[in-house]
Amino acid sequence: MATNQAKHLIEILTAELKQHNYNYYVLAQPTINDFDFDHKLKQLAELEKQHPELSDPDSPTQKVGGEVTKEFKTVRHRWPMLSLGNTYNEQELLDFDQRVRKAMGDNFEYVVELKFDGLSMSLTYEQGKLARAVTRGNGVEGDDVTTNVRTIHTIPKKLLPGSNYPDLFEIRGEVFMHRKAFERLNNERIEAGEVAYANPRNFASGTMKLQDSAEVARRPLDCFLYGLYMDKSPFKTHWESLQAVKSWGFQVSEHSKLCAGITEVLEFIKYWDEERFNLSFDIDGIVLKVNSYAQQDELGFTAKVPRWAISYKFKAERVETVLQSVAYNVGRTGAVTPVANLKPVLLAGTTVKRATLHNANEILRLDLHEGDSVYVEKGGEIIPKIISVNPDKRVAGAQPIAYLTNCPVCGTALERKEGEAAFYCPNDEGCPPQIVSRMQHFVGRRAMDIDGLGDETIETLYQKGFLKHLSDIYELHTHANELKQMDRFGERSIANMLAGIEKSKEKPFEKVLFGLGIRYVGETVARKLVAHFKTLENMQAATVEELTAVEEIGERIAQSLAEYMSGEVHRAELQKLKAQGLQFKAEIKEITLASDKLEGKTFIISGVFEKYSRDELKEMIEQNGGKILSSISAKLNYLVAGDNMGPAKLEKANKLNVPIITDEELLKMLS
Ligand SMILES: NC(=O)c1ccc[n+]([C@@H]2O[C@H](COP(=O)([O-])OP(=O)(O)OC[C@H]3O[C@@H](n4cnc5c(N)ncnc54)[C@H](O)[C@@H]3O)[C@@H](O)[C@H]2O)c1
Ligand SMILES: [Zn+2]
Repeated sequence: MATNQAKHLIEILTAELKQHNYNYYVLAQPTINDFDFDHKLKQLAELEKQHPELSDPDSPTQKVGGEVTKEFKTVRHRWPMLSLGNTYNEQELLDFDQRVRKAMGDNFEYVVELKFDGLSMSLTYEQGKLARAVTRGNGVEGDDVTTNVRTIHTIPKKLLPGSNYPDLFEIRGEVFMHRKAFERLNNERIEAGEVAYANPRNFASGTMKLQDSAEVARRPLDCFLYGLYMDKSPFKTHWESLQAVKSWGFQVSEHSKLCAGITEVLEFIKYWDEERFNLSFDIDGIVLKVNSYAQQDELGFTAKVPRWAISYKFKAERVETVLQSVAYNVGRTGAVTPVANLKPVLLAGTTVKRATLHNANEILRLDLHEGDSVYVEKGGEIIPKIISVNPDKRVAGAQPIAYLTNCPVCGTALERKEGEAAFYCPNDEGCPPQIVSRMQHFVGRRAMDIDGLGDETIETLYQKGFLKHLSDIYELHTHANELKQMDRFGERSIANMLAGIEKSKEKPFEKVLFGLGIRYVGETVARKLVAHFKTLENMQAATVEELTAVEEIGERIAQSLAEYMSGEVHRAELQKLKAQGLQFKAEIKEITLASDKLEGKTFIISGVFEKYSRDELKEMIEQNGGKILSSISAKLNYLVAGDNMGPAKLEKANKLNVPIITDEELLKMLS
């Protein structure tokens, strides 16, 4: 290829790969799959090899793909955090083994490990205590996410006493989310109308970037450790160090294995290629590492990867089958989601009959036609995805799949909001699946948690005309005699249900608010809103601007809430629920032992705190007679500072000599 042609191609590939790196590492929302990404990267490496005159130290082939962000403190790694070379077939692995053999002779061992699909984390321990947790970032510098990492239960904050750990060391591992947790949390997001994550890796990675560690704590993450770094290690091999860190209290995967040679490695791969589906978390391959530290040192590194380790990546299993029809579900918020019904086919050990299509855009992207032959893959989700269509097998004259224009249940014309992917059935007060699932949501465990009123009962009571609005639930007691006539209810179960309903009136305002099922108002948002506004009346009176001023409430949530609160049917319904005795006022929390201890003192709260949200701290201060100011001035008495506070604020406070205190010091002032 001529140099100018190669140059052009290199530029295109570079720009494209940089964008994909950004989507993957920074946004945690990649737009192509790993296999295709790696293929492009190899293409670029090949071109650069043929044209060394065009080599660029800034090329994606030369650098770790991530970045540091502005939201966290940047920390330089003591030992660079590199990537791993990857292979997709046995031959490339044998080539790697040959290279090692050439340099080392025949006398070496491998450790093989699962390649956990999450994000890598560097943990530093000082005197047995977790001092710092830093992301890989660009490999040289990363984000200080210590507060977030502290919420992970399996990462020890303190090591086992007497376990002989060194005074200072760094340990690296992979932070990830179990598939079950992913599905539960992702479904909550979908229900609340938030953007769903494609797989557990993206969810874990997106979670680590949050500023609110209380929210991080609500999303269960886990971590396996796989690499010890220290000056003058007392260990001679990687394997030895893994056994040692286990005894200090770290979680090390039980599936790592010491192998005498490449044959055993290949057996390990073959085993896990199938067995991986039985794990509770995703792995995307296996990693093999030369065991001896001395040999690792001898082999060394390239700019981007160690020469003593490599990964073998599993290809996502893909099958071809036929699209039989597209069905549409109407959810609680009226969102209509298309689902593909497929000719049943075996994929990764299970029979697949359906695949998600997400929304109308996805149908367009696939250019899906009736009876198309489609490629289906299983990613992190249990429900598989259609990756693409096989155009060669399209039936002549097949019609493109036309999206519904009307609700498949109630017939109302569907609507789509500007900038949103989903179509909605706007008939929220009359569309049966919306009414039923809204009520099921309301009585569900995470909202009003009403015993004795399950999903099926709701369905039946709706069919029989007893339930249409949420407030009807609290009128059921007036129908007790009629209910007894229905054959599915016994006297005991009715009494049980009515008692459960009565008891639910004690549920706090935030549960009620979440239970209403307002679009985008999930559990966290409900909690924040209640902490800020305290009463339903305040919330109803708030303008969109006032709503967006609340911590973590964006335009989209504010619009949706304001719209809900101004709806006439909703207002009447809320009035009824209030009259029926439900809670629409914030509870006074126990920690806020109201006093006048802070009388006359002024405060500003900034940064993120491990135990409290800013609103909670604000409440504590106000409950004890203190006042919150809006900007730093010489009049300010205290700046309560958490992690990741803006440097400008800090500088100003220092300049004006304002005392800077921690949340703990604030609590001491109250005790
Ligand atoms: N689809 C996209 O848009 C896109 C974009 C960028 C990168 N990627 C993918 O990401 C990968 C490159 O990313 P990378 O640089 O993070 O490398 P990598 O994921 O291929 O390998 C390195 C990482 O593996 C992890 N790891 C898991 N288990 C391990 C173990 N037992 N021992 C050591 N490390 C372990 C570590 O986090 C380490 O940083 C490629 O496979 C690429 O396909 C995809
Ligand atoms: Zn409808």
